[in-house]
Formats: sequence, structure tokens, C-alpha cells
Amino acid sequence: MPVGKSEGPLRSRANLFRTHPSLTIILSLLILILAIFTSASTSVIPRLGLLFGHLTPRHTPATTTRHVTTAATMTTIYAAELEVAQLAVQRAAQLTKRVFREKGTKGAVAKDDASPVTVGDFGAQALIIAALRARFPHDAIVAEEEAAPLRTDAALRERIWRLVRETRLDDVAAEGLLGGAVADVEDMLALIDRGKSEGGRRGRVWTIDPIDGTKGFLRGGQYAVALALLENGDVKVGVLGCPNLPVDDAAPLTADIGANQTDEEGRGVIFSAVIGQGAWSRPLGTGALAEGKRISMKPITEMSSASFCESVEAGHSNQSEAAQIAQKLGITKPSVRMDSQAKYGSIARGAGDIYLRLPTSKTYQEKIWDHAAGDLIVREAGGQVTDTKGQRLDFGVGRTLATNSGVVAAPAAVHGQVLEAVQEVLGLK
Ligand SMILES: Nc1ncnc2c1ncn2[C@@H]1O[C@H](COP(=O)(O)OS(=O)(=O)O)[C@@H](OP(=O)(O)O)[C@H]1O
Ligand SMILES: [Mg+2]
Repeated sequence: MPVGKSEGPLRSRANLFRTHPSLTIILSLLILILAIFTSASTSVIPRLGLLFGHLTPRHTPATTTRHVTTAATMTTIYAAELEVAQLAVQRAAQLTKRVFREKGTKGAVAKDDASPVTVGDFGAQALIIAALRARFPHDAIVAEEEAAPLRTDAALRERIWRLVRETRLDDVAAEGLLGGAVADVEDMLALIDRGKSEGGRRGRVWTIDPIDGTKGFLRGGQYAVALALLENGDVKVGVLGCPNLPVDDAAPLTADIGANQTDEEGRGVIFSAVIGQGAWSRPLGTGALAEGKRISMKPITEMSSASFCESVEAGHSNQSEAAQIAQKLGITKPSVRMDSQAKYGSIARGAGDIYLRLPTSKTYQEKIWDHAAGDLIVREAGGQVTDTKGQRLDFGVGRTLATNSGVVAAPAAVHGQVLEAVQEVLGLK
């Protein structure tokens, strides 16, 4: 075959570029634009999409559960989960703070187990689940409340819907990261009922306590908006919003911390932790996340000057046994009583030292949403958390900590000593 025949088209293309130099420029520009677009699509575009709520692919565990950036080996494992969880807690806390300031009953109704639930609990749960559905639609959710009482009580339902409709972060980008507003009342009820998962040891499970310490919330004391991510039964991300705790990590715990509190200036903190990445605190805000600070437990040099935290409610933790344990350890200060997982946050930042929760009944099973976030935050701050038998809290059993009994949380260096005193007093040795 003549050589010229196969070279024909090539030569004519070369002639084309020679006679039309502008074609070369256009082609180069096209290649440049293509290169920029390819690199942007892996970084900028996903964030833009999130801002407008629907452009990016929704989360699928296989693709975005763990992404580790290559640049300078900076680890961003669970970075998206941490950001969304903190913003979701911050948004929900705006709602609970509004209810907290209301005089009167705060829409409280009694649940089947006689514990109270307020409009704040339902509203906060709806808002948190809305964010999780928008960003991690395949994840299971174990949440404390269910919508049944709202389906039969129109006035209660309308009151909660108004709160949910009117609560948003005052930063457009942050609100966009949470997927925006809840569509309507029916959607709100459906969201609340998405929290009925049985939990367990497989896959990704979020656990939510929209108002932990509802009795404290009603009393004007401490409460927490609690959210944690479990993966295969282990806590990977934990976030606690505590609107009535001081922002200042160094502020000592006062005797009155469990009552007559406000969320005014200087109060409101978010604690957070990711497995293997330490624990942090930052001011609880109303829009984008404020800057965080690393927190750690205070080393106990003298057990006699240690302080321990326990529940306000004598029905939730045996206070006389706790006093005997304190005495055995030589602790001289009276216990600090406060509601909710604010206790875990307070010892994690060194404001207190030890948290004891001693069973008051043989049949009560602790709920995973009452402990998951606090457990990780304390452990990542240098603490150890076990039950009274010395076993790690097992969040993979289901909705409750069915195999555990009570909680003993203390700095790792003295946990063994504290546990020994607990076991002696409880007759477990
Ligand atoms: N009998 C018994 N024993 C142990 N724990 C119980 C018991 N009954 C209830 N609860 C749970 O306690 C949660 C409140 O947490 P605290 O006990 O730390 O705070 S408080 O001082 O009691 O308010 C509280 O959480 P919220 O319902 O979210 O307030 C309950 O889940
Ligand atoms: Mg609770």
C-alpha cells in the first residue's frame, strides 16, 4: 500500500492548523478548561452542591465513610460526619434554648415509663434526623422519642411544627450543609419516627438523645443535646451540645450547677470527639461552627481533692453508695450533682474528675443514647469508661446497654483504683 495513502489525513490535518492558527489556540483553551474542571470536581463542586442542597451524590457508606486526604497525610476520617453532627446539634440546641426560656410546662407530657418529654425533645429530634436523612440517608437511627403522641394531639403537634419550621442556623452555608428546612408537618412526624432502629453490632447507626436530662431541662438545670455515630457497635463520633455549661473549660464546677441555670452570655458549649482524634470543645453558636480547643482530663495527683459528679435524680444513681465510695477513696469534697451527659463533658475538660452512675434497680437497662457521645468524649480526653463490673460499655447490643451495669468514668491512670472502691462498696469483689 503506498505510504502516501495512509499519511493523507494526517497531512491534511497538519495543514489545517498551519492555515488556521486560531484553531490551535481554541484547542489549547479547551484542554485547559477540561483539566481545571476535572480537578475542581473532586474538591470544590461537592461543597457547592451541598450549599444548594441537592447537586452532590448522597452519602453511601462505601464511598465516603472514611476518606483520608493524601496532602501531608492529614487524616479526615469521619470529617463530614463530625461537621454535620456538630451543626445538627447546634441547630437543635437553638430550638431547645427557645423552649428552655418559656415559662410554664414547656409542653411536657408523661411517657409510658412516666419520664417527661417536652415539645423541645420532639422538635430537636426532628431537626437532627432531617440533617442525617439529607446527608447520610442509608444510616440507621436509634432515637429516644417517637411521634405517636403527636398524631393524636393536634395542638401539641402544631406547637412543635412551629418550632421546627422557625428554627434554622443563621449561616446559609451551614444550613445548606444540613439539607435545609423540613417540608411539612407530615414530614416532621415521619422524621421523628425514623429513629426506631433496633441498633446492633452491624453497620452505621446514629443514636440521638434530643434532650438528655429532660428533668434538668424542666428544672432549669443542665441538659444536653446528644448525638453519636456507631459503626459495627463502636462509637466513632460523639457530640454533646450543653447550652447551660460555661464556655470556659477552666471554669470550676459550682455546687449550684444543677439548678437555676441560664444560657445567657458566656454559656453554651459543644463537646466533640472522633475515635483516635482527641476530644474538643467550642462555644455553642447560632451559625457556622466556632473555633474548637482540644480538651483533656485533669490528672488526679491527690485523690482527696478530686471531685465526682453524679445524677441529680436519686432514682437514676444510688447517691448513698456513691458517698461511701468517695469516703473510701478519701475524697473530701461533696459530690457535684447535675443532669445529663453534661457530666461526661465536664470531666472530659477537667472541670470535674470522676463520674459515677450506680444502679438503683436490677431491671433498669441504660439507654445507648444516654451514654454513647459522652463515653467517646471522655475516652478521647484521656479517660477510661467502664461499668461497675469493669467492662467497657457495649453499644452493639441494641437500644440499651443490656449487658452493662452502671458507669464508672475516671482519668485512665486512676480508673483501676476508683473501680476497686466501687466494687468493694457494691459487694462485687
Ligand atoms: N432508673 C433509672 N436509672 C438510671 N437512669 C435512668 C433511670 N430512669 C431514667 N433514666 C435515664 O436517666 C437520664 C437522665 O440522665 P441523668 O440521670 O444523668 O440525669 S438526671 O440527673 O437524672 O436528670 C434520662 O434521660 P432523659 O430521659 O433523656 O432525661 C433517662 O434515660
Ligand atoms: Mg437521656
